[in-house]
Amino acid sequence: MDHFEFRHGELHAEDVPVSRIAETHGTPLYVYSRATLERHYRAFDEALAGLDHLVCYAVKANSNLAVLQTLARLGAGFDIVSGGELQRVLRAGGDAGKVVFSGIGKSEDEIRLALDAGIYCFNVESEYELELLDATARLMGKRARIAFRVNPDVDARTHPYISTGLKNNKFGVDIATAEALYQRAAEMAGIEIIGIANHIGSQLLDVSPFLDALDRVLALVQRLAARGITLRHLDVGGGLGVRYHEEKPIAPREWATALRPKLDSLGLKILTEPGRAIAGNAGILVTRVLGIKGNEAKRFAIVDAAMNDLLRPTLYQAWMNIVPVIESSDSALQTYDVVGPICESGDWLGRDRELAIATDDLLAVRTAGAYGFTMASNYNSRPRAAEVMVDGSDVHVVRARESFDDLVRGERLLP
Ligand SMILES: Cc1ncc(COP(=O)(O)O)c(C=O)c1O
Ligand SMILES: N[C@@H](CCCC[NH3+])C(=O)O
Repeated sequence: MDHFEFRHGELHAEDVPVSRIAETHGTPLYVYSRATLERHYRAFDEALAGLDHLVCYAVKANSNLAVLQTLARLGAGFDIVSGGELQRVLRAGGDAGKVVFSGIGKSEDEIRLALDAGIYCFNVESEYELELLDATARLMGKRARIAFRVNPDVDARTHPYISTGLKNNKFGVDIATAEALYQRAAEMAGIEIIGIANHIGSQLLDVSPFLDALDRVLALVQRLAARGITLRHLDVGGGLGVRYHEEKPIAPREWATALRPKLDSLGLKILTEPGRAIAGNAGILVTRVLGIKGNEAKRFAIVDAAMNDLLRPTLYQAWMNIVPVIESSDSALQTYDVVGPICESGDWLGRDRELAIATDDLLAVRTAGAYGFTMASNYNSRPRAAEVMVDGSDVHVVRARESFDDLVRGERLLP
């Protein structure tokens, strides 16, 4: 469910016609809906009601300050993977005491920043990280609260680039060696063990991998208890999919109903780290058709958004829905490859799409709120798009479009 709907043949973001937003703020443009973000956060929060729990939004999905601020105001926690993401959470008014820090390559600087801020928990992903964390915390006269992110070796049945819980993925500590690591951690002066975490992948469409992973993690929790290592929380990760095309995503309530029989009587606080399921449908990318050209084999709609604005289609061969912002009957329905201006044949947003469009028309790529702007780059020296947040009938610019000057800022010519 989202708040981008067609009314009178025109796509609206909440109460505002998207064409009006594009006329005012230009394209390419990311448009977010505050109401959708709030609805999706609440769906997770309510699905876990009655359990001591914390929904830690995965910042990597969409790290715009206004997005984080919206969620922080609802009491969200945050799952971060870098010092930069921590900075964003703090800047947006997020509570460091509700932050978990995942990631396989945390630097000493990032660890210091997080210890200084007093984050809730480090999700430790290797033995060397444990040692670095212990040493850094002791030097700072602190104790780092940790959970190990274990890799349960479960097939999440998703795109290989976004599967994270298999033995051949780089993430987490091998579940078979985790017990010994917990034992080591228990003996470290700079470490306080508080939890256990797992996250098996993204865009999951089936609950069974979640359940398989949970069973393996719970067996480990019991083995740890038998060694006298008791935990305060269990972090079940994120990964719930969204509907881009014909997928049938699992609703947070359905997911929670499946997991809760295993969680309800554990006596542990339950953390979850959803990203895409909160932000995905809360955003669209609006782009304008610059021109149309073709040959006997292909017809191309060249648009002003490109793979630097939205990488998912070319990186994962992801199908993302592309719709005209105004449904027009003037143009004939034709098959197009929707491509951007970048000098790469892989620069496409959609291939073989049936669209009734003409030059200057506006198109919207739907479900672009997650892993859209956060994966944008300046490739081909293209300024990154602006981002706006719609709130009812208000439109707030929450990140200005980059200028050509912005592109060379910080660079220096040789003397
Ligand atoms: C550790 C961790 N937590 C949470 C997420 C969020 O995943 P998603 O956006 O699929 O919910 C990811 C990304 O897959 C992740 O790596
Ligand atoms: N960027 C990916 C998801 C990455 C998940 C991060 N662990 C996507 O767009 O689908």
